[in-house]
Amino acid sequence: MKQRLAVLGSTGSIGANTLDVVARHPERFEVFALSAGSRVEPMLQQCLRFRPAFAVMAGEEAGRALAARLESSGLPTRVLWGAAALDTVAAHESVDTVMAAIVGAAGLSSCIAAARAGKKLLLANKEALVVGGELFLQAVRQGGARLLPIDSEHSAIFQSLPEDPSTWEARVEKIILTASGGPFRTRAPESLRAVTPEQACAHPNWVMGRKISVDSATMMNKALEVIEARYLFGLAPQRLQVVIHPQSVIHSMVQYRDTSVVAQLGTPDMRVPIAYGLAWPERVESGAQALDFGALADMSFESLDSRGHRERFPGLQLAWDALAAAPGTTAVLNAANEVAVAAFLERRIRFDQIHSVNLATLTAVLPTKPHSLQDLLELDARARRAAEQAIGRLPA
Ligand SMILES: NC(=O)C1=CN([C@@H]2O[C@H](COP(=O)(O)OP(=O)(O)OC[C@H]3O[C@@H](n4cnc5c(N)ncnc54)[C@H](OP(=O)(O)O)[C@@H]3O)[C@@H](O)[C@H]2O)C=CC1
Ligand SMILES: CC(=O)[C@@H](O)[C@H](O)COP(=O)(O)O
Ligand SMILES: [Mn+2]
Repeated sequence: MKQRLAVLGSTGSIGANTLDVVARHPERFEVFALSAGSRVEPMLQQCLRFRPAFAVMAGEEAGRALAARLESSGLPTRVLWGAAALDTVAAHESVDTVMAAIVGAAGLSSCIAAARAGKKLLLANKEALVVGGELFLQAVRQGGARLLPIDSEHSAIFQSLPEDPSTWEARVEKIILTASGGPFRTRAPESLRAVTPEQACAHPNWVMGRKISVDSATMMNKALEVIEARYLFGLAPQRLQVVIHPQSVIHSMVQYRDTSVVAQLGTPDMRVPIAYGLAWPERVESGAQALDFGALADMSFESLDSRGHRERFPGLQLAWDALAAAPGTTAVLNAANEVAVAAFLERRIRFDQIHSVNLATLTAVLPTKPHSLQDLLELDARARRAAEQAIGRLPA
Protein backbone atom coordinates (compact mmCIF):
# COMPACT_ATOMS: atom_id res chain seq x y z
CA MET A 1 0.00 0.00 0.00
CA LYS A 2 1.22 3.49 -0.82
CA GLN A 3 1.63 6.03 1.99
CA ARG A 4 -1.00 8.74 1.48
CA LEU A 5 0.26 12.18 2.35
CA ALA A 6 -1.10 15.55 3.35
CA VAL A 7 1.64 18.12 2.76
CA LEU A 8 0.71 21.24 4.72
CA GLY A 9 2.72 24.27 3.60
CA SER A 10 3.51 22.54 0.31
CA THR A 11 4.51 25.74 -1.54
CA GLY A 12 7.26 26.60 0.94
CA SER A 13 10.86 25.49 1.12
CA ILE A 14 10.16 22.32 3.16
CA GLY A 15 7.00 21.64 1.16
CA ALA A 16 8.85 21.79 -2.16
CA ASN A 17 11.66 19.59 -0.85
CA THR A 18 9.07 17.10 0.39
CA LEU A 19 7.42 16.91 -3.03
CA ASP A 20 10.86 16.48 -4.61
CA VAL A 21 11.47 13.38 -2.46
CA VAL A 22 7.92 12.14 -3.03
CA ALA A 23 8.36 12.40 -6.82
CA ARG A 24 11.42 10.15 -6.60
CA HIS A 25 9.35 7.32 -5.13
CA PRO A 26 5.98 7.12 -6.89
CA GLU A 27 5.66 3.48 -5.86
CA ARG A 28 5.78 4.46 -2.15
CA PHE A 29 4.02 7.80 -1.80
CA GLU A 30 0.80 9.37 -3.05
CA VAL A 31 -0.28 12.98 -2.44
CA PHE A 32 -3.79 13.19 -1.01
CA ALA A 33 -3.80 16.86 0.04
CA LEU A 34 -1.71 19.98 -0.40
CA SER A 35 -1.98 23.32 1.39
CA ALA A 36 -0.64 26.84 1.01
CA GLY A 37 -1.18 30.30 2.45
CA SER A 38 -1.95 32.79 -0.30
CA ARG A 39 0.20 31.94 -3.34
CA VAL A 40 -2.16 30.50 -5.94
CA GLU A 41 0.19 30.00 -8.90
CA PRO A 42 2.70 27.63 -7.23
CA MET A 43 -0.22 25.71 -5.70
CA LEU A 44 -1.85 25.36 -9.11
CA GLN A 45 1.38 23.98 -10.57
CA GLN A 46 1.71 21.48 -7.69
CA CYS A 47 -1.91 20.36 -8.17
CA LEU A 48 -1.35 19.81 -11.88
CA ARG A 49 1.71 17.70 -11.13
CA PHE A 50 0.58 15.71 -8.07
CA ARG A 51 -3.21 15.60 -8.66
CA PRO A 52 -4.27 15.69 -4.97
CA ALA A 53 -7.85 15.02 -3.89
CA PHE A 54 -7.81 18.26 -1.84
CA ALA A 55 -6.03 21.60 -2.00
CA VAL A 56 -6.41 24.01 0.91
CA MET A 57 -5.66 27.74 0.86
CA ALA A 58 -5.54 29.89 4.03
CA GLY A 59 -8.06 32.49 2.85
CA GLU A 60 -11.27 32.59 0.82
CA GLU A 61 -9.98 34.87 -1.93
CA ALA A 62 -7.01 32.61 -2.71
CA GLY A 63 -9.24 29.55 -2.39
CA ARG A 64 -11.78 30.84 -4.91
CA ALA A 65 -9.01 31.92 -7.30
CA LEU A 66 -7.44 28.45 -7.15
CA ALA A 67 -10.82 26.76 -7.61
CA ALA A 68 -11.45 28.80 -10.76
CA ARG A 69 -8.04 27.95 -12.21
CA LEU A 70 -8.43 24.25 -11.41
CA GLU A 71 -11.90 24.12 -12.92
CA SER A 72 -10.65 25.47 -16.22
CA SER A 73 -7.84 22.91 -16.18
CA GLY A 74 -10.37 20.07 -15.72
CA LEU A 75 -8.71 18.67 -12.59
CA PRO A 76 -11.12 17.14 -10.03
CA THR A 77 -9.12 18.46 -7.01
CA ARG A 78 -11.51 19.90 -4.38
CA VAL A 79 -10.51 23.30 -3.04
CA LEU A 80 -11.14 24.25 0.59
CA TRP A 81 -10.05 27.26 2.63
CA GLY A 82 -9.62 28.35 6.25
CA ALA A 83 -8.04 26.88 9.40
CA ALA A 84 -10.83 24.34 9.91
CA ALA A 85 -10.21 22.95 6.41
CA LEU A 86 -6.56 22.36 7.33
CA ASP A 87 -7.70 20.38 10.38
CA THR A 88 -10.08 18.40 8.15
CA VAL A 89 -7.41 17.24 5.72
CA ALA A 90 -4.84 16.67 8.50
CA ALA A 91 -7.26 14.30 10.24
CA HIS A 92 -8.83 12.81 7.09
CA GLU A 93 -9.32 9.04 7.21
CA SER A 94 -7.60 8.65 3.85
CA VAL A 95 -4.37 10.26 5.13
CA ASP A 96 -1.57 8.16 6.64
CA THR A 97 1.12 10.83 7.00
CA VAL A 98 1.01 14.57 7.57
CA MET A 99 4.01 16.73 6.69
CA ALA A 100 3.61 19.78 8.97
CA ALA A 101 5.51 22.46 7.04
CA ILE A 102 3.41 25.58 7.62
CA VAL A 103 5.50 28.36 9.13
CA GLY A 104 4.59 29.65 12.58
CA ALA A 105 1.77 29.14 15.05
CA ALA A 106 -0.65 29.10 12.09
CA GLY A 107 0.24 25.38 11.84
CA LEU A 108 -0.60 24.50 15.44
CA SER A 109 -4.25 23.53 15.06
CA SER A 110 -3.63 21.20 12.11
CA CYS A 111 -0.73 19.54 13.97
CA ILE A 112 -3.02 18.86 16.94
CA ALA A 113 -5.72 17.57 14.58
CA ALA A 114 -3.24 15.16 12.95
CA ALA A 115 -1.94 14.08 16.36
CA ARG A 116 -5.45 13.42 17.71
CA ALA A 117 -6.27 11.43 14.60
CA GLY A 118 -3.24 9.17 15.17
CA LYS A 119 -1.34 10.10 12.03
CA LYS A 120 2.35 9.72 11.32
CA LEU A 121 3.23 13.37 11.91
CA LEU A 122 6.40 14.70 10.30
CA LEU A 123 7.16 17.90 12.18
CA ALA A 124 9.07 20.65 10.42
CA ASN A 125 6.82 23.36 11.93
CA LYS A 126 8.85 23.79 15.15
CA GLU A 127 6.76 26.78 16.27
CA ALA A 128 3.75 24.45 16.69
CA LEU A 129 5.60 22.43 19.32
CA VAL A 130 7.08 25.52 20.97
CA VAL A 131 3.55 26.92 21.34
CA GLY A 132 1.73 23.65 21.99
CA GLY A 133 4.26 22.12 24.41
CA GLU A 134 2.77 19.54 26.76
CA LEU A 135 -0.71 19.87 25.22
CA PHE A 136 0.73 18.95 21.81
CA LEU A 137 2.46 15.89 23.32
CA GLN A 138 -0.75 14.92 25.12
CA ALA A 139 -2.60 14.96 21.79
CA VAL A 140 0.12 12.73 20.29
CA ARG A 141 -0.18 10.24 23.15
CA GLN A 142 -3.99 10.25 23.23
CA GLY A 143 -4.30 9.88 19.46
CA GLY A 144 -1.57 7.22 19.24
CA ALA A 145 0.24 9.33 16.63
CA ARG A 146 3.86 8.78 15.64
CA LEU A 147 5.74 12.08 15.90
CA LEU A 148 8.94 12.24 13.84
CA PRO A 149 11.19 15.32 13.73
CA ILE A 150 12.09 16.86 10.38
CA ASP A 151 14.13 19.83 11.65
CA SER A 152 17.68 18.81 10.69
CA GLU A 153 19.09 18.99 14.24
CA HIS A 154 16.24 16.99 15.76
CA SER A 155 16.33 14.40 13.00
CA ALA A 156 20.08 14.05 13.70
CA ILE A 157 19.44 13.69 17.43
CA PHE A 158 16.66 11.17 16.83
CA GLN A 159 19.00 9.15 14.59
CA SER A 160 21.75 9.31 17.25
CA LEU A 161 19.59 8.22 20.19
CA PRO A 162 18.87 4.60 21.16
CA GLU A 163 15.69 3.23 19.64
CA ASP A 164 13.97 2.76 23.00
CA PRO A 165 13.01 6.16 24.52
CA SER A 166 12.70 4.63 27.98
CA THR A 167 16.53 4.28 28.02
CA TRP A 168 17.31 7.90 27.08
CA GLU A 169 17.23 9.34 30.59
CA ALA A 170 19.67 6.75 31.95
CA ARG A 171 22.05 6.46 29.01
CA VAL A 172 22.29 10.01 27.70
CA GLU A 173 24.41 12.70 29.37
CA LYS A 174 23.39 15.55 27.10
CA ILE A 175 22.19 16.58 23.69
CA ILE A 176 24.42 18.93 21.71
CA LEU A 177 22.64 21.01 19.08
CA THR A 178 24.88 22.47 16.42
CA ALA A 179 24.28 26.02 15.19
CA SER A 180 25.81 27.60 12.12
CA GLY A 181 25.86 31.08 13.67
CA GLY A 182 24.05 32.37 10.58
CA PRO A 183 25.16 35.21 8.32
CA PHE A 184 26.30 37.50 11.18
CA ARG A 185 28.49 35.07 13.17
CA THR A 186 31.60 37.20 12.79
CA ARG A 187 30.05 40.68 12.72
CA ALA A 188 30.63 43.22 15.46
CA PRO A 189 27.51 43.13 17.67
CA GLU A 190 27.00 46.91 17.49
CA SER A 191 26.97 46.76 13.66
CA LEU A 192 23.80 44.60 13.72
CA ARG A 193 21.67 47.74 14.10
CA ALA A 194 22.15 48.45 10.40
CA VAL A 195 21.66 45.06 8.72
CA THR A 196 18.93 44.64 6.09
CA PRO A 197 16.35 41.87 5.62
CA GLU A 198 18.27 40.77 2.49
CA GLN A 199 21.49 40.37 4.49
CA ALA A 200 19.67 38.56 7.31
CA CYS A 201 18.05 36.12 4.86
CA ALA A 202 21.37 35.20 3.21
CA HIS A 203 22.07 32.06 5.23
CA PRO A 204 25.60 30.72 4.63
CA ASN A 205 24.59 27.04 4.28
CA TRP A 206 20.84 26.54 3.89
CA VAL A 207 18.20 27.86 1.48
CA MET A 208 15.09 28.40 3.59
CA GLY A 209 11.97 30.53 4.00
CA ARG A 210 12.41 34.13 5.13
CA LYS A 211 11.11 33.75 8.68
CA ILE A 212 13.42 30.89 9.66
CA SER A 213 16.31 32.61 7.87
CA VAL A 214 15.92 35.69 10.09
CA ASP A 215 15.63 33.38 13.11
CA SER A 216 18.96 31.80 12.16
CA ALA A 217 20.51 35.25 11.92
CA THR A 218 19.38 36.19 15.48
CA MET A 219 19.91 32.59 16.67
CA MET A 220 16.28 32.61 17.82
CA ASN A 221 16.05 29.59 15.54
CA LYS A 222 18.36 27.77 17.94
CA ALA A 223 16.33 29.04 20.91
CA LEU A 224 13.18 27.57 19.32
CA GLU A 225 15.13 24.37 18.62
CA VAL A 226 16.26 24.03 22.25
CA ILE A 227 12.59 24.26 23.30
CA GLU A 228 11.65 21.82 20.52
CA ALA A 229 14.31 19.37 21.76
CA ARG A 230 13.07 19.69 25.33
CA TYR A 231 9.60 18.57 24.27
CA LEU A 232 10.69 15.95 21.74
CA PHE A 233 13.32 14.19 23.83
CA GLY A 234 12.29 14.94 27.44
CA LEU A 235 15.77 15.77 28.80
CA ALA A 236 16.02 18.58 31.36
CA PRO A 237 16.89 21.95 29.76
CA GLN A 238 20.35 22.02 31.46
CA ARG A 239 21.19 18.88 29.47
CA LEU A 240 20.58 20.66 26.17
CA GLN A 241 23.71 22.39 24.92
CA VAL A 242 24.39 24.50 21.83
CA VAL A 243 27.71 24.70 20.03
CA ILE A 244 28.50 26.81 16.99
CA HIS A 245 29.66 24.74 14.01
CA PRO A 246 29.82 27.10 11.00
CA GLN A 247 29.94 24.40 8.29
CA SER A 248 26.59 22.69 9.14
CA VAL A 249 28.03 19.25 8.39
CA ILE A 250 27.40 17.73 11.81
CA HIS A 251 23.66 18.23 12.23
CA SER A 252 23.68 17.54 16.00
CA MET A 253 25.04 15.07 18.54
CA VAL A 254 24.21 12.97 21.57
CA GLN A 255 26.76 12.55 24.34
CA TYR A 256 26.36 9.36 26.36
CA ARG A 257 27.17 8.71 30.05
CA ASP A 258 30.54 7.15 29.13
CA THR A 259 31.48 10.36 27.20
CA SER A 260 31.00 8.72 23.75
CA VAL A 261 29.46 11.13 21.25
CA VAL A 262 27.18 9.87 18.46
CA ALA A 263 26.41 12.31 15.64
CA GLN A 264 24.66 12.44 12.28
CA LEU A 265 26.51 14.11 9.41
CA GLY A 266 25.63 15.07 5.87
CA THR A 267 25.58 17.84 3.32
CA PRO A 268 23.13 20.63 4.25
CA ASP A 269 20.11 19.42 2.26
CA MET A 270 16.69 19.14 3.90
CA ARG A 271 15.75 16.29 1.57
CA VAL A 272 17.80 14.01 3.85
CA PRO A 273 15.76 14.44 7.05
CA ILE A 274 12.58 14.61 4.94
CA ALA A 275 13.36 11.30 3.21
CA TYR A 276 14.26 9.81 6.58
CA GLY A 277 10.92 10.84 8.06
CA LEU A 278 8.89 9.78 5.04
CA ALA A 279 10.47 6.32 4.77
CA TRP A 280 11.12 5.69 8.48
CA PRO A 281 12.14 3.13 9.64
CA GLU A 282 13.47 2.35 6.18
CA ARG A 283 15.92 4.50 4.21
CA VAL A 284 15.39 5.70 0.66
CA GLU A 285 17.25 7.79 -1.88
CA SER A 286 16.83 11.52 -1.13
CA GLY A 287 18.48 13.23 -4.08
CA ALA A 288 21.13 14.82 -1.81
CA GLN A 289 24.85 14.84 -2.61
CA ALA A 290 26.84 12.57 -0.29
CA LEU A 291 29.61 14.11 1.83
CA ASP A 292 33.04 13.99 0.22
CA PHE A 293 35.39 13.72 3.20
CA GLY A 294 38.43 14.17 0.97
CA ALA A 295 37.12 17.58 -0.09
CA LEU A 296 35.93 18.67 3.38
CA ALA A 297 38.35 21.50 4.12
CA ASP A 298 37.43 22.13 7.71
CA MET A 299 35.10 21.32 10.56
CA SER A 300 35.33 23.86 13.36
CA PHE A 301 33.50 24.64 16.60
CA GLU A 302 33.03 27.76 18.72
CA SER A 303 31.76 27.95 22.27
CA LEU A 304 28.85 30.32 22.89
CA ASP A 305 31.05 31.88 25.56
CA SER A 306 33.71 32.90 23.03
CA ARG A 307 34.07 35.64 20.38
CA GLY A 308 31.29 37.87 21.77
CA HIS A 309 28.55 35.38 20.81
CA ARG A 310 26.45 35.99 23.96
CA GLU A 311 26.36 39.71 23.14
CA ARG A 312 25.78 39.11 19.42
CA PHE A 313 22.97 36.59 20.00
CA PRO A 314 21.19 37.66 23.23
CA GLY A 315 17.96 35.87 22.21
CA LEU A 316 19.37 32.37 22.51
CA GLN A 317 19.33 32.42 26.35
CA LEU A 318 15.57 33.11 26.24
CA ALA A 319 15.01 29.40 25.48
CA TRP A 320 16.21 28.28 28.89
CA ASP A 321 14.58 31.28 30.59
CA ALA A 322 11.20 30.53 28.98
CA LEU A 323 11.42 26.82 29.81
CA ALA A 324 12.09 27.71 33.47
CA ALA A 325 9.20 30.20 33.60
CA ALA A 326 5.44 29.61 33.92
CA PRO A 327 3.77 27.16 31.49
CA GLY A 328 2.75 29.06 28.36
CA THR A 329 5.86 31.27 28.37
CA THR A 330 7.34 29.51 25.33
CA ALA A 331 4.11 30.36 23.46
CA VAL A 332 4.49 34.02 24.43
CA LEU A 333 8.10 34.04 23.26
CA ASN A 334 7.15 32.47 19.94
CA ALA A 335 4.33 34.92 19.29
CA ALA A 336 6.55 37.90 20.12
CA ASN A 337 9.26 36.62 17.83
CA GLU A 338 6.85 36.00 14.92
CA VAL A 339 5.53 39.56 15.21
CA ALA A 340 9.03 41.03 15.58
CA VAL A 341 10.46 39.10 12.62
CA ALA A 342 7.53 40.11 10.41
CA ALA A 343 8.05 43.75 11.45
CA PHE A 344 11.76 43.51 10.63
CA LEU A 345 11.03 41.97 7.22
CA GLU A 346 8.56 44.82 6.58
CA ARG A 347 11.33 47.27 7.62
CA ARG A 348 9.23 48.58 10.51
CA ILE A 349 11.90 47.77 13.12
CA ARG A 350 15.67 47.26 13.15
CA PHE A 351 17.30 43.83 13.39
CA ASP A 352 18.55 44.40 16.96
CA GLN A 353 15.04 45.47 18.02
CA ILE A 354 13.71 41.94 17.44
CA HIS A 355 15.25 41.04 20.79
CA SER A 356 13.87 44.20 22.46
CA VAL A 357 10.35 43.28 21.31
CA ASN A 358 10.74 39.71 22.55
CA LEU A 359 11.94 40.87 25.98
CA ALA A 360 9.24 43.52 26.33
CA THR A 361 6.51 41.01 25.41
CA LEU A 362 7.79 38.43 27.90
CA THR A 363 7.68 41.11 30.60
CA ALA A 364 4.20 42.31 29.63
CA VAL A 365 2.40 38.98 29.24
CA LEU A 366 2.16 36.70 32.27
CA PRO A 367 0.54 33.49 31.03
CA THR A 368 -1.86 31.33 32.96
CA LYS A 369 -1.40 27.62 32.36
CA PRO A 370 -3.09 26.67 29.05
CA HIS A 371 -5.45 23.70 29.26
CA SER A 372 -6.72 23.53 25.69
CA LEU A 373 -5.98 24.52 22.11
CA GLN A 374 -8.39 27.43 22.61
CA ASP A 375 -6.34 28.63 25.62
CA LEU A 376 -3.17 28.44 23.51
CA LEU A 377 -4.70 30.39 20.64
CA GLU A 378 -5.94 33.08 23.05
CA LEU A 379 -2.51 33.32 24.70
CA ASP A 380 -0.88 33.56 21.26
CA ALA A 381 -3.26 36.38 20.28
CA ARG A 382 -2.66 38.24 23.58
CA ALA A 383 1.12 38.00 23.14
CA ARG A 384 0.85 39.26 19.53
CA ARG A 385 -1.08 42.32 20.70
CA ALA A 386 1.55 42.98 23.39
CA ALA A 387 4.35 42.61 20.83
CA GLU A 388 2.69 45.14 18.51
CA GLN A 389 2.35 47.51 21.47
CA ALA A 390 6.04 47.01 22.26
CA ILE A 391 6.86 47.91 18.66
CA GLY A 392 4.76 51.06 19.03
CA ARG A 393 6.81 52.06 22.08
CA LEU A 394 10.23 51.61 20.41
CA PRO A 395 12.23 54.82 20.05
CA ALA A 396 11.99 56.20 16.51
N1 LIG B 1 13.23 25.69 5.29
C1 LIG B 1 13.95 24.85 5.98
O1 LIG B 1 14.98 24.34 5.51
C2 LIG B 1 13.53 24.46 7.37
C3 LIG B 1 12.30 24.85 7.88
N2 LIG B 1 11.90 24.42 9.12
C4 LIG B 1 10.60 24.83 9.62
O2 LIG B 1 9.60 24.43 8.69
C5 LIG B 1 8.51 25.36 8.65
C6 LIG B 1 8.36 25.87 7.21
O3 LIG B 1 9.52 26.58 6.87
P1 LIG B 1 9.81 27.05 5.36
O4 LIG B 1 9.42 25.95 4.43
O5 LIG B 1 11.19 27.54 5.36
O6 LIG B 1 8.81 28.27 5.23
P2 LIG B 1 8.26 28.96 3.88
O7 LIG B 1 8.00 30.35 4.25
O8 LIG B 1 9.17 28.67 2.76
O9 LIG B 1 6.89 28.18 3.60
C7 LIG B 1 5.80 28.32 4.47
C8 LIG B 1 4.59 27.57 3.96
O10 LIG B 1 3.49 27.83 4.84
C9 LIG B 1 2.43 28.47 4.09
N3 LIG B 1 1.79 29.45 4.96
C10 LIG B 1 2.29 30.64 5.36
N4 LIG B 1 1.45 31.25 6.20
C11 LIG B 1 0.37 30.44 6.32
C12 LIG B 1 -0.86 30.53 7.03
N5 LIG B 1 -1.16 31.58 7.80
N6 LIG B 1 -1.73 29.51 6.94
C13 LIG B 1 -1.46 28.44 6.17
N7 LIG B 1 -0.32 28.30 5.46
C14 LIG B 1 0.60 29.29 5.55
C15 LIG B 1 3.12 29.10 2.90
O11 LIG B 1 2.19 29.35 1.83
P3 LIG B 1 2.46 30.46 0.70
O12 LIG B 1 3.51 29.89 -0.19
O13 LIG B 1 1.15 30.62 0.02
O14 LIG B 1 2.91 31.70 1.42
C16 LIG B 1 4.12 28.01 2.57
O15 LIG B 1 3.50 26.94 1.93
C17 LIG B 1 8.90 26.47 9.64
O16 LIG B 1 8.30 26.20 10.87
C18 LIG B 1 10.41 26.34 9.77
O17 LIG B 1 10.90 26.78 11.01
C19 LIG B 1 12.68 23.61 9.90
C20 LIG B 1 13.92 23.23 9.43
C21 LIG B 1 14.45 23.62 8.17
C1 LIG C 1 17.96 23.28 8.11
C2 LIG C 1 17.56 23.53 9.49
O1 LIG C 1 17.22 22.64 10.23
C3 LIG C 1 17.62 24.92 9.98
O2 LIG C 1 16.96 25.02 11.22
C4 LIG C 1 19.07 25.22 10.09
O3 LIG C 1 19.58 24.41 11.07
C5 LIG C 1 19.34 26.62 10.38
O4 LIG C 1 20.65 26.75 10.76
P1 LIG C 1 21.14 27.56 12.02
O5 LIG C 1 19.97 28.00 12.80
O6 LIG C 1 22.03 26.64 12.76
O7 LIG C 1 21.87 28.70 11.38
MN1 LIG D 1 17.08 23.34 12.27
